[in-house]
Amino acid sequence: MTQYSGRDAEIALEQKHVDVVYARVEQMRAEAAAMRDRGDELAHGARNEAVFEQASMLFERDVMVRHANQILRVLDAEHEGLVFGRLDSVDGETMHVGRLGVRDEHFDNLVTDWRAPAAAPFYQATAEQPMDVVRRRVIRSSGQSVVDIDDDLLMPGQEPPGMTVVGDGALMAALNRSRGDTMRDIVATIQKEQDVAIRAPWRGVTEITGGPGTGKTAVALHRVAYLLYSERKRMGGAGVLVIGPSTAFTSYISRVLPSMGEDTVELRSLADVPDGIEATLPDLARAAALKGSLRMRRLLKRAIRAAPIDAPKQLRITYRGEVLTLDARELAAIRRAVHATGRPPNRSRVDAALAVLEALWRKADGYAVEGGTARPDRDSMITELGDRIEFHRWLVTWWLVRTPEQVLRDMGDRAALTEIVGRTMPKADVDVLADSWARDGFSVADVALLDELRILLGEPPKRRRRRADAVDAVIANAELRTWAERQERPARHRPDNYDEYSHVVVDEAQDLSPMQWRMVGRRGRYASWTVVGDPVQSSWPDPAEAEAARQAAFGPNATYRRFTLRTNYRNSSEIFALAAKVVRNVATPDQLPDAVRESGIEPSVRVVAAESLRSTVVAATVEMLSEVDGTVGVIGATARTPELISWLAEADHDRLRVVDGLTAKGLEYDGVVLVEPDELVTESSTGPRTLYVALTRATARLTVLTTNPAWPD
Ligand SMILES: Nc1ncnc2c1ncn2[C@@H]1O[C@H](COP(=O)(O)OP(=O)(O)OP(=O)(O)O)[C@@H](O)[C@H]1O
Repeated sequence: MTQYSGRDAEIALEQKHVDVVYARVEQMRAEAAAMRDRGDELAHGARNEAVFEQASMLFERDVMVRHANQILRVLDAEHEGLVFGRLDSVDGETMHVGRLGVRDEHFDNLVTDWRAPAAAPFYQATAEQPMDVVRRRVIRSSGQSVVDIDDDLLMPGQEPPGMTVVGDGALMAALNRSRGDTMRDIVATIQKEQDVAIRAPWRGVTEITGGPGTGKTAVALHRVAYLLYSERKRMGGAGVLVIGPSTAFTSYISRVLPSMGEDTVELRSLADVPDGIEATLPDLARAAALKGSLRMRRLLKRAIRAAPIDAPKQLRITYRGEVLTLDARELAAIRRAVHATGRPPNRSRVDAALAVLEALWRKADGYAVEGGTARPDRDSMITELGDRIEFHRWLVTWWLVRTPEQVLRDMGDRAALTEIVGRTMPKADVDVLADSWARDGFSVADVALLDELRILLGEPPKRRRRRADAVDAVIANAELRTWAERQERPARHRPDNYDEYSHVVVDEAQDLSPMQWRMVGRRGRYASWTVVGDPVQSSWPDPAEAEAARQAAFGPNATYRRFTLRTNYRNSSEIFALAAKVVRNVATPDQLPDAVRESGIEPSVRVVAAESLRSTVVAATVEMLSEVDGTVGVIGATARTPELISWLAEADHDRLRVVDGLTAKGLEYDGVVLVEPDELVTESSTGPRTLYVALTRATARLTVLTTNPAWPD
């Protein structure tokens, strides 16, 4: 008969197995170190002697060292235990599931990697389809100590005599735990609908949609770990790139992959996708909308073809006693003709020089014909003038080799921008753009434009590399001595603007502007994709244009597979009910997830007099900090956040974060204090969606402070 008790005895039993696993891992650690030392000897020997046998031993060592390194990384990372699950099947077999596979010295499995096909029933078995699993056990540890277990009986009545079943829901226990500054992995409690998306084949485009808190980010990251496991060769070398909306977000998710032993994945925020650009300034909603739209492509093309602001308006040069002049109109025609070749301007200076010299020769030739004097020889004239230092000086200012930053700066000049734009844009928009580009610094939306300009302008001709740089590069490479090390740490040694990733993940994909899709698409020209998002949370005003740009980024032949996640694991059902109200006009019912966790705590909506807003915000924040153990987010409109930060300076607390609705994307807090929700709505054309984002950040408690007595109706 099943015993629904004996928790302590079962914990002790699991502890025994966990002890065996850790002892084995220690042994492997020592073996790996010895192997690495021996391998070093071999590596040095092999360089001189080129013995094949040694090469094959090196390879073996590589494989072993890589596995050992991965184990060590998992041990070093913060997580809740190497072994987290166990399956008992109907035929009496048992299997432990963990972050990594570990075998004993006889090659028998002590732990099966959660990503291995054999471990799939841990996530996929249900009471309806038990896949021969009688009991599924989640083992919760703290360090190397088992602290709790939780069982599901999937084939009631078929369990062997004496099988003990304990616990009351590992998932609910995981969801009710308080949140810290970084996201945790969910390996122990991945749900079936999530598992299917995680294990989907690597090819093509995998799109995962779902409402807030449905685990899209968690699933995307676990999918990366899965792909690195199942397709390590394909994925590992060329690299995997994960793109999130902000650095707050990338730092929030930064610990999930290392906790599964994967630390080679590049996490970048949208502002950091291109190398070497720093975005420090915000944009007005109108400026961001303009800068993100595909219209910018045309504008930037016109900008790189326009004469640089300080370009000389004429050329005067003396040849054999005759003064030759090219005026502004003639120079503009030459500039147009050179651009018409389609070569990037930074690569066209020689063409430009030749075109100008040709024009000068033609002029001199015309004068000679008119005056009946000897006609100049074309080639010698071009060579002589082209060698003159004064011509060279003139040329480098007339045909400037420009950086993307310089071009965008030049567009901050209203008159210059007006000329570039012509009649393609209303004056009010030109003013908005010119004002924003006249500032000292760039915004996130500018980053995609700078990346576009990088391509349009072309690489400037290369200066010869300093010898010291070349030597450094060789040394850096030599330091990564083994194949395994080179596979594992390519990120640091990739060239700037590397574009050969094998897989690219885009999180919060609903927010990418068309220009950002172009920037991201450039990095994934040879990649397969995982794209996660929720259209209802979109803050991009023109979804149709973004969709077209998104498809273009994936390429014309992309194949798609789509998954929808439907359960909201973050919010209590009480909190989500309020959030669902504010998007009722912009979302269809099937776009809203089910929040299954009832907490019995209703969100608190408080109407406040404007003059007491400050004191109420401070009091509500202090109250929230005392009510929850984890993080507290105070969220307001972008324009209000500086004020909120100053108000809350006195409530300074290491669990407190003050953010605007856009920065809150993808993040979560145990408690949220939302200030003046109407301001989030009026701040941009997609305001209701931003408010929905803000309202869906809280796991446990939500307080809304508003001066509008009718809110939310
Ligand atoms: N199977 C699971 N087991 C335990 N926790 C889970 C599970 N699935 C999701 N969660 C938790 O639910 C929360 C929300 O997950 P996540 O942030 O991935 O959702 P999301 O769909 O990306 O949300 P949003 O659209 O709001 O950014 C996280 O704390 C995550 O760890």
